[in-house]
Amino acid sequence: MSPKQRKIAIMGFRSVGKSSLTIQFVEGQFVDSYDPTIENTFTKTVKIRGQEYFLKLVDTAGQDEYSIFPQSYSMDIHGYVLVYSVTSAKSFEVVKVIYEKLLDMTGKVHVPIVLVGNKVDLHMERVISYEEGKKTADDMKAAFLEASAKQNQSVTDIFHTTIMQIEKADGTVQEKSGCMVS
Ligand SMILES: Nc1nc2c(ncn2[C@@H]2O[C@H](COP(=O)(O)OP(=O)(O)OP(=O)(O)O)[C@@H](O)[C@H]2O)c(=O)[nH]1
Repeated sequence: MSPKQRKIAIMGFRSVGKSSLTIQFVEGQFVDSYDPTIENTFTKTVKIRGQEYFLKLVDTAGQDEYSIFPQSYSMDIHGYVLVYSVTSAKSFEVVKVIYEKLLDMTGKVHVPIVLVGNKVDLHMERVISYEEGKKTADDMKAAFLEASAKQNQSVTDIFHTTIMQIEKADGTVQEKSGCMVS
């Protein structure tokens, strides 16, 4: 089977860890310093269930509720990772606004999305519970994961789940077979 090319955009409020999650996945390292992103594209090849995927990961600039949704992110993207920080109520609100804009821009009823609550290692600073995140993901018909880029928790899962969401939307994977990734 020839590799499938898939393009995934990572979106969310500023400083939620979009770059950190992407760099942890692609390079296997965590950088503690904060350097705001304009836009970066990373590539990585992964194999899931015997199928090779050539991934293009677009690490986008942080958005807020007033940002105009960039038109370029509504086309030519197969799936979305929407990130908030479990330590920031604002970032949780922003991710919902981004979701609404995303539906508006793509004009699709269903878009492959993985909602990610990042920075779960900051236990004392958590303000968004797992249940709140899960409920919002259900409302978005999205998959849901809590993660830590710092501790490399669930990071690989995020991207594998996104691929499975894309495949599901394509009808390649049956709904019932779930998101089991080997
Ligand atoms: N404790 C902790 N800190 C994190 C985690 N992920 C990211 N950070 C820190 O949060 C800050 C912002 O991380 P970035 O990855 O640059 O965030 P971003 O969403 O790409 O930011 P923008 O480019 O401004 O949109 C950095 O200081 C990171 O080190 C995490 O899982 N745990």
